[in-house]
Amino acid sequence: MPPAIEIHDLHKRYGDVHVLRGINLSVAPGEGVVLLGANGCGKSTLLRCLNRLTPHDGGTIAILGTEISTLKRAGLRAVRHQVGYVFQHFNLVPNVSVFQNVLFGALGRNRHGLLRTWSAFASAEDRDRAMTCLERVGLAEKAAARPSEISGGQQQRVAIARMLMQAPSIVVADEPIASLDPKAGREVLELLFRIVSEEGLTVLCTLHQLDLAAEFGQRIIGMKAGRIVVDGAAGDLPRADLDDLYHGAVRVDQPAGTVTADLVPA
Ligand SMILES: Nc1ncnc2c1ncn2[C@@H]1O[C@H](COP(=O)(O)OP(=O)(O)OP(=O)(O)O)[C@@H](O)[C@H]1O
Repeated sequence: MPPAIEIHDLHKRYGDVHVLRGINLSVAPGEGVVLLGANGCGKSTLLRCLNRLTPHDGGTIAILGTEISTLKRAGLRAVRHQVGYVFQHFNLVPNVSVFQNVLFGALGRNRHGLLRTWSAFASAEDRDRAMTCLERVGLAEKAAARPSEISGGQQQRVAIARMLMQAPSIVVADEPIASLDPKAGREVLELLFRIVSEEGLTVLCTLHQLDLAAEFGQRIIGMKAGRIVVDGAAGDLPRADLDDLYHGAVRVDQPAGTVTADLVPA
């Protein structure tokens, strides 16, 4: 079986800012990886390159053995179907129900696109699946609610149900608990990592809490100024190596020689 994610010498620039500076990374199917790094070190850019939401400038990215740089529309759609995203701000559609938001997860799978993901036109199978996904995240009773009528933690659980509906092989979670209080954040992480483990999915999740990274990640990858500088089993990495990710020249848009205020998260 090919690696879930295989990256060689990846580079990305925004104008003069060299954001990704030669990333090499291989993630095995089923691996649970937490990505750490200070604000502005390039984490989100790396995650967005994985399905060409952001096109890269150099190097290669293979998703489940498929090199994505040269894919045409149908091939790219197939890869995007394999990679489910969970975002910091949930990205739910505000004016429709929670149930409808979960149904939208089937968008990439339906030949008839958007129309067949509207509740009134969806197949009985998709409607049943959407309800099962909501049950998996403990929110079946909120199916008819609008996103604004439920808490932030519940909204993120809906986003996880939508991701489940998509049925991806790889889950990319970009600071999924950054908008939540500590209790809701922990509950969301427990749910996300439990579901990922039950489904045998690969996960790449950015966090800012070192303790949670060590608790939930099997493997921790640390980035600093556009490069991977830490990579190891969660239990084996010295705390000092993780703390160091937040000290000194961490940002990619920082002129050489300047030093940011040290920022060590909890
Ligand atoms: N679309 C864009 N256009 C121009 N510059 C961008 C764009 N996206 C990101 N950048 C810049 O790239 C650099 C890295 O940003 P990125 O969001 O990847 O970092 P990050 O580690 O995810 O930070 P954070 O934790 O704050 O989200 C920053 O200087 C940012 O301003």
